[in-house]
Amino acid sequence: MSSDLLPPVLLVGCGKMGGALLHGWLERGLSHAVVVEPHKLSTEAFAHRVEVVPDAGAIPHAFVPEAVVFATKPQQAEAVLPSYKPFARGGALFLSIMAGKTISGLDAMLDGAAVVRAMPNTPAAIGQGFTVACAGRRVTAGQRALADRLLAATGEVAWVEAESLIDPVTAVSGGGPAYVFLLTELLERAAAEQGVPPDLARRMARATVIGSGALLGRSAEDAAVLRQNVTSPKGTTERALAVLMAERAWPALVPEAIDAATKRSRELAG
Ligand SMILES: NC(=O)C1=CN([C@@H]2O[C@H](COP(=O)(O)OP(=O)(O)OC[C@H]3O[C@@H](n4cnc5c(N)ncnc54)[C@H](O)[C@@H]3O)[C@@H](O)[C@H]2O)C=CC1
Ligand SMILES: O=C(O)[C@@H]1CCC=N1
Repeated sequence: MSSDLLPPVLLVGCGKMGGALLHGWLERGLSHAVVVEPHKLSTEAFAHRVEVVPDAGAIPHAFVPEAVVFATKPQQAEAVLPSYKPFARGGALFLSIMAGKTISGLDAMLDGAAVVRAMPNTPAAIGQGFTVACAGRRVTAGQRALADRLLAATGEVAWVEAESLIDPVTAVSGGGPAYVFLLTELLERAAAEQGVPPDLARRMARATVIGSGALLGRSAEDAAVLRQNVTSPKGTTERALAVLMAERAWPALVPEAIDAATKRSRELAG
């Protein structure tokens, strides 16, 4: 077995985000994974590359994961987590990606285990994710390095000391892909409303978002400069931006949306 492979992982919940992480790990090279997932996996390819079991009781006794990753809904945490307490005895790290669920709350459900709370996003599936993580006080340097390795296998990772930052992180980078996809949908719809044939509207909207993201990724310029580069004085973009950047439009709506999501993350703690 190559030492480059990621260590054995037990993934609890393989829906959209758990599936995205698993996809990223498999692409990167994973030694062994067991997935606890009561429903049929949406991506058939996984089923041939990992061991899927319907509940904690069906995990093979010989399987010793180095990390147990919780990717079920936050509302299910209390019902699901306690079954995994025994893995703490083997020194496993518990890594939660559940929105809102605090380290102290997770600690209580797991009887004081080593917990890392992280907030990834779905581009993790193609190695282009962004995760912000926070380590609980029982996490050893080795366990933190393991969490970093797993998360870095799916994209960029940042660590914060203040756990409270994970709530706005959830709102911005956790949910962020949804806002970009919404913009894509709206551009496509607006183009079609202007008479652009639906196929072309779809291609145009997608290519514009993909190309802009790639340009942003390769450029050292601020986003504001890249925006200004498109905006000719007295031109067409200027007219559109006058609508979008009006006081009550995006400059008010984006912070309001992020505030609503941040508050929801805090509510989910309870
Ligand atoms: N979807 C996203 O972009 C992101 C989601 N998250 C977090 O990831 C978690 C999962 O979210 P999604 O993947 O969107 O939801 P999802 O509903 O797609 O996935 C949850 C999965 O858990 C499974 N499940 C239900 N009961 C279970 C049990 N007892 N044991 C094991 N698995 C069980 C479900 O069958 C489902 O496949 C949430 O806590 C969410 O806050 C975090 C970052 C981004
Ligand atoms: O919407 C949610 O609650 C999760 C957390 C961030 C993205 N999806």
